[in-house]
Amino acid sequence: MVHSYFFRMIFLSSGACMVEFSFMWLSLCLSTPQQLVGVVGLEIHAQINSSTKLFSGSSVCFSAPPNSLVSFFDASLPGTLPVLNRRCVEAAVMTGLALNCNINRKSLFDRKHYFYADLPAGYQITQQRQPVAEDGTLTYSLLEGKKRSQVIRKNVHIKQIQLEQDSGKSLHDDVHSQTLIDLNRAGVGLMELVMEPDMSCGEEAAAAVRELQLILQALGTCQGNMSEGQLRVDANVSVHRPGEPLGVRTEVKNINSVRYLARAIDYEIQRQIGILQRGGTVQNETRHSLPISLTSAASFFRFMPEPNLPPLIVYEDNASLPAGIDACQAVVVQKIKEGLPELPSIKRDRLVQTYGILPEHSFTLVNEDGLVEYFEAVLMATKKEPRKVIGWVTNELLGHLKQQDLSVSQSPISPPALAELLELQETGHISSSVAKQVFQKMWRSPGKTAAQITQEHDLGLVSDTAQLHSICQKVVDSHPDEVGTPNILNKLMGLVQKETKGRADPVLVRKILQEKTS
Ligand SMILES: Nc1ncnc2c1ncn2[C@@H]1O[C@H](COP(=O)(O)OP(=O)(O)OP(=O)(O)O)[C@@H](O)[C@H]1O
Ligand SMILES: [Mg+2]
Ligand SMILES: [Mg+2]
Repeated sequence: MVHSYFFRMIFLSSGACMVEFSFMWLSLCLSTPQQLVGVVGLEIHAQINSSTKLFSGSSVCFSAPPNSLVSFFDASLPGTLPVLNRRCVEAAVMTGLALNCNINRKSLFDRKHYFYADLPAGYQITQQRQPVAEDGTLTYSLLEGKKRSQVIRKNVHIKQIQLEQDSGKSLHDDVHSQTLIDLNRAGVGLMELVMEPDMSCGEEAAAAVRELQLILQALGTCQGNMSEGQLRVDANVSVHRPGEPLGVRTEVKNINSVRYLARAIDYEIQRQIGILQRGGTVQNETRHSLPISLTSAASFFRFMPEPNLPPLIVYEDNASLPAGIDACQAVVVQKIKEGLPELPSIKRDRLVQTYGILPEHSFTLVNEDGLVEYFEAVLMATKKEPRKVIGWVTNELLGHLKQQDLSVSQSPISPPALAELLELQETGHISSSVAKQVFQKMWRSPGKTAAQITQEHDLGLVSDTAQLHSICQKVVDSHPDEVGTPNILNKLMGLVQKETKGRADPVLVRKILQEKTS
């Protein structure tokens, strides 16, 4: 008997890996010629962003009640036939184009057999012989150096992108010795991206997956939420000495956080190095938390052509459509190419070139959904230089957002409101330290403008010469011994600012203090 069960998994967050990995795993990415080094190849299952499944009209929704989104075809009732979802094909073609793949004008569907309760047909429809896209490249970057300002670009080859169905979900209830099945996910469209073993450590794999995640999100072909299983990674890991043939690989399946991916790979590399150094041999095995261990030998799966689906044909352009085929019903590569959005790497380069910001800032901007748009909206409303605005966006704003676990769209300070604050500083109405105080107060009282807060709390710049003269005199008089010592000016300036709570006009104060101490 099949029981229904809904199981919401809790996984580690997948955020901002670019910032976190560089140093921790750097040592594993480097080697001398005789050392054993890691070799990593990833298979990535990306859930296609479509409202319906790959071969049926059932809806796709992560949090629906168990077994509420299951058509007769999804449950493999006899006599039901697959109907290919054009949206899913378009998504795979678009992803292939963004990753510089060759798009096969004709691709084929196959059955891959395995027996498991969450796969009621006993086989999965996939593309083993001729996938929709092949032979592409993913370019990703590592940030290195003390200030993480050195951008190292790397490539990983994409062997193929294939369309396939997802399985259902099984949950093993040990207490009652039963398996609970939810078929809501059964038949959801996936793109499996198979990468060549071009990476060498967890940090590289994590950076590649993060870049892919950003690309898929920019394309809109996959939402890329790893904690909801929309992006699942199988990591194939081996070790060898450079120049020698690749070693035996093990596979860590179904990894659903970028952070865990890096850790799992580096742990596995170290484990294999340990085995070889002790004189042992690495076994070809699957190391994962799933209850079964599938062998990856192709013969095990008894692949066969899917008899219920004709070859999948895509067309180069409208001119190549055969007579009688409606352009709206066909997948036309040229049309998809024209609709490709700006990809993250292009966006970063544009930000660096247009605004003169540092590469590491362009990574921070692009990593955070909506932050580029926020930054550009602030720039539209202020005359302040982009290089001065960037720190406010990546430090003040992002810092506050992260602290409260908010997204950019939830920021209590809108781009025009921040621009107004920066204008007050730029035009000399408030000092830079006061600007930070005003920012905090704006954060806490949304709706209040920077000017209102400055006025209410009397934070305007003090530039009254007589008033500043008397404050400076007081400060100089209270430090008679130090006048004439090196760096005294900076110290006295600090004391004047303390006296005025950061409101004194720094240019005037410096001038007055110079006169008084010379
Ligand atoms: N020696 C190796 N070390 C590390 N990775 C490897 C090595 N050889 C192959 N790989 C990687 O293993 C993966 C093989 O994936 P592929 O989909 O072709 O087959 P599979 O793992 O046998 O099948 P399945 O899709 O059922 O998991 C690729 O990502 C490839 O880069
Ligand atoms: Mg595979
Ligand atoms: Mg595999």
